[in-house]
Amino acid sequence: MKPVKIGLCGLGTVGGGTFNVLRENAVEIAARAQAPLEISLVGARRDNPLCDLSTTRVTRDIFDVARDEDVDIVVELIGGTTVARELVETAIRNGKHIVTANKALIAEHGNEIFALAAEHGVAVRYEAAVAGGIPIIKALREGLAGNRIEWLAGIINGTGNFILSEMREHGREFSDVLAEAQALGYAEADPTFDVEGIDAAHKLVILASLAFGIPLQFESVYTEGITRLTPQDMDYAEELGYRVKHLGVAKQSDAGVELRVHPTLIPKERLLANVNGVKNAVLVEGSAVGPTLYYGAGAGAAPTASAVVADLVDLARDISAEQENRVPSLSVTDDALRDLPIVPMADVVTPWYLRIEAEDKPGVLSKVATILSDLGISIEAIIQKAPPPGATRVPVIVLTSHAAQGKVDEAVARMEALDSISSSISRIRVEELDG
Ligand SMILES: NC(=O)c1ccc[n+]([C@@H]2O[C@H](COP(=O)([O-])OP(=O)(O)OC[C@H]3O[C@@H](n4cnc5c(N)ncnc54)[C@H](O)[C@@H]3O)[C@@H](O)[C@H]2O)c1
Ligand SMILES: N[C@@H](CCO)C(=O)O
Ligand code: NA
Repeated sequence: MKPVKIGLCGLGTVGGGTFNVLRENAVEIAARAQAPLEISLVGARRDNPLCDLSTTRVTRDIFDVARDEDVDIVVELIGGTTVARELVETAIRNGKHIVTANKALIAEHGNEIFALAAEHGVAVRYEAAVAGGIPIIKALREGLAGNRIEWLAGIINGTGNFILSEMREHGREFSDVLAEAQALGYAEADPTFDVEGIDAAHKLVILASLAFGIPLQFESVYTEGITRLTPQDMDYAEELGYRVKHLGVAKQSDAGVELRVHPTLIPKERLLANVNGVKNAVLVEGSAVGPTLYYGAGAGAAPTASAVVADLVDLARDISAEQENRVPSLSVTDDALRDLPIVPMADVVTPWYLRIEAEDKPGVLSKVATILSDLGISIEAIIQKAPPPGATRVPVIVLTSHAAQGKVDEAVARMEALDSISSSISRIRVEELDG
């Protein structure tokens, strides 16, 4: 059997993991790919002590890989959107197929990259870009192809979920857990991408495109990270029967598509509420199948390599097929993509958790209730805590029924304008996730 020749660019966490998984599982991989997958050339700034490169050709210039005559598939694992984009486009122009783990690149430049690949008759695969080792791209693109996807909701950033889990379970400091996630190779080169929700937004936009057949539109995602969550809010949520998780949510309705990434209260008994550490999970509601859940490691060397190698096996099988006989990059061909409106956040309806710091005197609760009821927002639950020692204000926690964000914004502005209420009401959306 003629080997399929791979050019590996980047030998960091994921590149090193991919190199080793290809070596360690070579027999199984060759049987499945119906050809040996041979690492023909590695492009890396420096060697990785975890990889034995003694029998491998290595170049310090990754563009050598994109142009190498011997290479069939270029694997881009350097990250970022500038050099990585140039590398991928150069490789495509040289007739190479592409495998990448780079969600920023696909989310921000995927439309152009897929078009260029189609023009040159090559394929681009990116399973590792979303939810690490979980085969969620393949599930949406192929396994669920018979469904209209109604909505999906996922914990899609391993670093953020690791931080929230450690804070809740062990009372650890945010910065301390983030440093550990970086040391373990989970975090992005710029970890603000993880904690400010940007990485999750990159992933959500990819999932939404596959689910709804719409072009990639990263700029349309509402993005909120986990940096403003407080241990108090996590504790009060628990008391009310919820857990705080950072979710990416995409929903399709008559009004259009909701694309949003933010912290969320989830009922404690839901499976997603119990996904901890670096694990990711994506819940997908299909019209025919109902809810399905995909769970596994969302980051790390070997789990991410598992997804990169799966793409390589798929491509090895597909390599001799004509472009039109391959699975399209975004599940449907370009001309079948739909132009659906994005629902403005002011119109997005969810229940809300509000933490209001109020003066401990009569009449304040009734003012809160009046403001909410004037705007047609009902109260599902309300708890008033004892004031912390020495504090002049008491936390009042309100759970509302379903309310549009625009109404809640107005209610919060009216409450914050009162002298008896402090000017920073904490608010978190609630997702019941009853699929
Ligand atoms: N770490 C994870 O768990 C994980 C999971 C899924 C996806 N990803 C994605 O995989 C990609 C790689 O992430 P990583 O965690 O392996 O990063 P990393 O920093 O560990 O590795 C990147 C490597 O690329 C090399 N590199 C960068 N620019 C280069 C250049 N111009 N020439 C040669 N080498 C260059 C760096 O020296 C480094 O060794 C990113 O797109 C990331 O978003 C990472
Ligand atoms: N930094 C990412 C890597 C996986 O995409 C995460 O923590 O989820
Ligand atoms: Na994946």
